[in-house]
Amino acid sequence: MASVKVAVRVRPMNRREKDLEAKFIIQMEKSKTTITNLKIPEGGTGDSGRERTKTFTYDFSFYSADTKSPDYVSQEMVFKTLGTDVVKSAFEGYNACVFAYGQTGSGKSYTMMGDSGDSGLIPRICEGLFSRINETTRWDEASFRTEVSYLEIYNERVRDLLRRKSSKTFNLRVREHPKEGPYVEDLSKHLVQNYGDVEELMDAGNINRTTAATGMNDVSSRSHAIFTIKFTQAKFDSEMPCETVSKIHLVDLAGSERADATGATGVRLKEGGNINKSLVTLGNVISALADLSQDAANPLVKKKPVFVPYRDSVLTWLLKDSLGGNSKTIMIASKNFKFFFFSIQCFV
Ligand SMILES: Nc1ncnc2c1ncn2[C@@H]1O[C@H](COP(=O)(O)OP(=O)(O)OP(=O)(O)O)[C@@H](O)[C@H]1O
Repeated sequence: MASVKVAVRVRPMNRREKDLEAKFIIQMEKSKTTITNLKIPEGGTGDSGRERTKTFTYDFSFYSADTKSPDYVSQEMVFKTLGTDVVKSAFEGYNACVFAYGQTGSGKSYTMMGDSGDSGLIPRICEGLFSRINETTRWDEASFRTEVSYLEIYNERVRDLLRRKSSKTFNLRVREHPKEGPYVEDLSKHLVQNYGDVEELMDAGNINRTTAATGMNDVSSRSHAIFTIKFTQAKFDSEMPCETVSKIHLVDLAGSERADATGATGVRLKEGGNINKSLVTLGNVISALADLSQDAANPLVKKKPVFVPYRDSVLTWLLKDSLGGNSKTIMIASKNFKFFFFSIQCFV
């Protein structure tokens, strides 16, 4: 698995979009996604020479807008394309991180968690992990310890979604261990033995997540949620005992909405400000990391110092180890229908 992969997914039209008579403006072919700006006439150009269509190439373009289409990409296909690699990487000792990024209502939570009838990447990755653990332990090749934690970052504050009633759950502190990197002080960690244990925790955490109705989604997640699996393998390598620890962060980011599009005011507007601030920091961190990797690829070019602003948001600080270093990262950008042109956000 390459160290960073980017996928984009388009969901079916919802009632609101149908009522607004929204037009379908996205075409997908293999890894290419084309967006049409309907404001620009066919054969013409828009302001400052903008073209009517723009094509972007990603590692994967998932067409999930119409279940009847032969190109339809199901939850299972998304897992087979992206999730199986995450499981494989964890067994190979890599950290892995999957982000879902997109505007509110574009399908991030559906891709990550899914719904009751059709589970998303997080449950499928956990199931895949346990089915491989069961296979390996059957042959006595290794022993495993799996721990789960689940938190949300709401208005730049960390909250434990798997709280025990007696413990402190709000406003937990992020600290940095000299060897193990950033961590959340007092975050509860739960030892799990099988997929059923994980499912129980996931359901409990999802109930605790901060959601609200916005102008664009009736059940909008107002926080970034990070579901983390810490996976330790103990085995014998050339008759010597060894232990590998990998972390999988599965991140459902809060919606990257524009205030004018959602009509947000008051509390929702403040939330939106904090959400967008941390998403901008995420973009800045990724672009600084891209500059660093370009510098590394061109050793003869004079390097300017690159500062990676991990500490500018709680999200990037906590995921520091998963954004750079020994980690495989997947970014899934979700798209919703629009009847005007908008730019695709791409993190490579
Ligand atoms: N691929 C899909 N197929 C079918 N329905 C989908 C798909 N993606 C999203 N939906 C539906 O669209 C609605 C909005 O999706 P979802 O809640 O996942 O958006 P979101 O991006 O997480 O929004 P927010 O940032 O506001 O939490 C939900 O009702 C969901 O079931």
